[in-house]
Amino acid sequence: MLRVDRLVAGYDGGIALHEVSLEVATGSVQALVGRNGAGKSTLVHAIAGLLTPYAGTIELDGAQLAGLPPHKAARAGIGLVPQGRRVFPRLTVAEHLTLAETSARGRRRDGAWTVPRVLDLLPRLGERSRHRGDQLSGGEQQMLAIARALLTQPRVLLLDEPCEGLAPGLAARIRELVAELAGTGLTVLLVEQQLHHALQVADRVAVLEYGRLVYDHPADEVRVDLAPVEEMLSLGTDRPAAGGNSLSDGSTPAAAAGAGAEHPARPFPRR
Ligand SMILES: Nc1ncnc2c1ncn2[C@@H]1O[C@H](COP(=O)(O)OP(=O)(O)OP(=O)(O)O)[C@@H](O)[C@H]1O
Repeated sequence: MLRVDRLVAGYDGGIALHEVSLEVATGSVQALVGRNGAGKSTLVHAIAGLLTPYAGTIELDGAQLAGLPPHKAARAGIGLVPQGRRVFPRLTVAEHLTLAETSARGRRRDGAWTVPRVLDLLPRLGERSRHRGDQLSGGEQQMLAIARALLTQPRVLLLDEPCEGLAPGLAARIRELVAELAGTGLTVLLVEQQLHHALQVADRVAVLEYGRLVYDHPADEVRVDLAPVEEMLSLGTDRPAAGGNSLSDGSTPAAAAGAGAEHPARPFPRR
């Protein structure tokens, strides 16, 4: 269980997350949606140790993570697939995988991810093993970013908009992959812009609005009635939170995320 409790975080003294609390059950997929600037990446970064929170706790199976540096958060079981993939342009696929495997040496447990197991899951990476990061398509880069995170032997995978900029077919494959990974017992926090995409894979859906967690319900409830969440995500329905020292002041026009799903999406079957 990943448990975030009353987390306050931000930048240069400004607050981007206001007492956010969230519990993600082991082996489940928690979708996190919200408009641009709502604080989704900030929450992911705080969990991954890239940002030291001002207050609050982050707990994984009883171990405290808040304030740990990234390598210690990784050692504790947090795997990050960052927004934008962040693959190294000059390193080959094989070099990325070796580097990730080496960095996690000593962290092996039963059933640990190995390069052959990762390539079995993502055979395209095997075909492209001698290609450099900058020679890969967006979808291949995303698969590499996921493979790299798996090789750090995570118990929790944080995926920050993994389908951003991908063609629909590839994006669907990535969501299928997320469902497969959760089926192996991995806990997933999935940041998604599109509600109907999140619903293809999520067990629960949480909404961040101006740095506050304003909604957290089973995905099945959302599938039955999308309107409440769509309303939270749509333009012009909300306003800056009163008081506080929010960076998320809503001054920038934000794209509506998630609105417009014609049919409630169906979840992928779990293996
Ligand atoms: N490095 C930073 N320095 C200062 N402010 C930042 C920084 N990163 C994010 N912010 C601010 O913190 C708030 C939350 O941003 P964050 O990136 O977490 O939102 P998000 O929900 O992930 O948005 P998006 O969907 O656009 O990625 C915003 O007001 C943003 O401008």
